[in-house]
Amino acid sequence: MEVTARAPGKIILAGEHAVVHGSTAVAASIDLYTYVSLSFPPHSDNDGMLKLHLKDMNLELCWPVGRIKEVLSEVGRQIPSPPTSCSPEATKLITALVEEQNIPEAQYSLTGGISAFLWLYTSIQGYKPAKVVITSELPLGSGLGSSAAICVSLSAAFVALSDSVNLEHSQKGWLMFGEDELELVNKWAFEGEKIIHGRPSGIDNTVSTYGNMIKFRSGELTRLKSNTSLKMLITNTKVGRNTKALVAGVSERTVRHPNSMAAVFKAVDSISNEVADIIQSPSHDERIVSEKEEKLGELMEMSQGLLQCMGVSHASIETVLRTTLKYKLATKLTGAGGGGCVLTLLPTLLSGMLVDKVIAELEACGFQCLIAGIGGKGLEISFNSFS
Ligand SMILES: Nc1ncnc2c1ncn2[C@@H]1O[C@H](COP(=O)(O)OP(=O)(O)OP(=O)(O)O)[C@@H](O)[C@H]1O
Ligand SMILES: C[C@@](O)(CCO)CC(=O)[O-]
Ligand SMILES: [Mg+2]
Repeated sequence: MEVTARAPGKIILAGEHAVVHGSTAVAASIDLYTYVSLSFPPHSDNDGMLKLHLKDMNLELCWPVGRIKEVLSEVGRQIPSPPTSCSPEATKLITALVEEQNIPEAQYSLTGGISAFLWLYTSIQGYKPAKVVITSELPLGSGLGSSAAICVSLSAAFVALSDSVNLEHSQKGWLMFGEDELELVNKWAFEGEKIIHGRPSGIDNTVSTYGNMIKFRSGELTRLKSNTSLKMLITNTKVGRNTKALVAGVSERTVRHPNSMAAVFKAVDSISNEVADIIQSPSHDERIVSEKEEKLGELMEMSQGLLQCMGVSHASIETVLRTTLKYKLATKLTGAGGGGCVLTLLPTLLSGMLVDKVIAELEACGFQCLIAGIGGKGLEISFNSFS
């Protein structure tokens, strides 16, 4: 028996960073996924190993489960356990297990994801030998929620084959979890995000789990009933960055300027609520659609200005802004910023020829453009009984 879970990436329309400090944010899933397959070896092949294959990176890791048990039993926890944070002590032990694998320096940024894997697997499945294979359509560390998508799909695969849920394994095709399982997976994924991000708000794992468009504030999810079909150009500046460091940088700025930053976060909160209202308002005819797009564009420009205030823009992002402004198009960064991906609103009436021109100009700067489907399904799982 094998299970595959797939979880989508996301874009943030308004509210990144401020959401970590209690403001409202609006996010939508995109149709690019991370896939995690989990299988247990048949008795005859049981070599007592936990294997992790990061296919895109051509990286295969392997631990004797006895070794993992020996190291992690020091933290003395209940297994399987309900969603629990990885304590600093457990983090140290997991880091040691990851370091034993001699990961090449060029792939060292993957250690966050690998640590999250070890914590989630051992907490949900215990010390059973297994094989886990991961592939992703998302660029890593680029603002499209790759860390959340891996945490959601890992948690889902582990939960799907755990004794705590009772699922019919003979069903074919992609299936959706029930509400209770979604909540459980989302909680586990949040614990994984903490290992990768340090201080996540929970918006990325929540939108990856539930899909569609959501409003999110202080851990509270509101599903938006979208009346607006949005088309966004996503430009990947290909400038690498790390969400943990950027989130920590905004917190440090908040400590230095508490009152000014509180005003910035309040402004972001208003913008996010306005964005959510516009998305949910009716779109009767072409004129109203254009008015809504104009307002959303303006709010995106305001968001970008405030993200600049928080210190998370980047020269590459400013280049995208300048380029799209020539075509009177609104642009903002998405996710943690500092490079990574940038969103440009493509109004419905914009001609295909003009879109091609903007893309050609951005790609001439060395960026990579894509148009993803927005607001689709969240987490899904699929069983494969080959043995
Ligand atoms: N497919 C994957 N395989 C292994 N590790 C992964 C994978 N996807 C994400 N990660 C882990 O997540 C890290 C990237 O997460 P990070 O939060 O910095 O960026 P992001 O999630 O892509 O962007 P944002 O948080 O701004 O949306 C990687 O460095 C790696 O540790
Ligand atoms: C930067 C941030 O707000 C969004 C990253 O996609 C971090 C978070 O909310 O966890
Ligand atoms: Mg992330």
